[in-house]
Amino acid sequence: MADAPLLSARGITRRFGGLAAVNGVSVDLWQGRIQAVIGPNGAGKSTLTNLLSGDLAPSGGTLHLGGREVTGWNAERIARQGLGRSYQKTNIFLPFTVRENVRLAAQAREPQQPWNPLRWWRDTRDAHKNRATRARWERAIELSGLQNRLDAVAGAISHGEQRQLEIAMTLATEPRVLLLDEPLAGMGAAEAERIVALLQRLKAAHAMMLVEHDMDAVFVLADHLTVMVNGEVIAGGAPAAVRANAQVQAAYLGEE
Ligand SMILES: Nc1ncnc2c1ncn2[C@@H]1O[C@H](COP(=O)(O)OP(=O)(O)OP(=O)(O)O)[C@@H](O)[C@H]1O
Repeated sequence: MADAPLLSARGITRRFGGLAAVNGVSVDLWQGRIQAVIGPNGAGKSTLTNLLSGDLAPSGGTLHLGGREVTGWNAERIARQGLGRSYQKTNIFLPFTVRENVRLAAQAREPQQPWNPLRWWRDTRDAHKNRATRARWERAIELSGLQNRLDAVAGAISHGEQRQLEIAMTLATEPRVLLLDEPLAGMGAAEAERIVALLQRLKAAHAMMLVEHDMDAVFVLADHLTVMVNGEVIAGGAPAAVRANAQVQAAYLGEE
């Protein structure tokens, strides 16, 4: 394991008018570890994810990514700094094939270059860039286990495969930090098992934060568990210790 977290949030806060949706939360994400965040509806889990990805600007606190302060950066800049996220609401283009979706995600990472009059140079650069992009999307498809579904239309594959595709699209930008918002939502047991195996495969090379309601998966996957209620962290630590915490049982797990 690395000797410093890849992502570190300190006292991160987001207010919506009078409501502190996330209030002074600190999170460290380490390569080779999965950090799960659980909590009842409205606890602030999605808002926290949006703060870490730059989709929302914090009202307070600091954010570091890869050793660099990125507080207040927008989502695109943070993504270029090595963060990838999946969304609860899917980003997939349903009429396109699996391959096209992942290729587009890989291309989206390319910085848009201004027109260059030195055409030979641009062609050389483009050929080089295209090879790099291709290597990225091919690797993302392989990692996510979708090699046999390359030419399938995204709208026609199963719900579980669509979630795999969404993870492949996230991986196509080669992030070191992965934020996954309910990757198991709406899945049957067999599909959930496939995604759990995928996340276990991705763990060594990434720092991961997983927001998930499926407690079986959380306890299989998580190295560290954070429990949020009303925008605040009420408990954090090894999953077994957190499960035994009376406050957590009363606030959340007891409701299951
Ligand atoms: N854009 C917004 N404007 C105003 N209030 C918001 C906004 N986004 C979230 N909230 C409020 O912030 C609180 C936390 O919401 P959030 O969606 O982060 O919770 P959550 O833990 O992700 O819930 P769920 O499990 O249902 O997704 C809620 O009270 C919600 O109504």
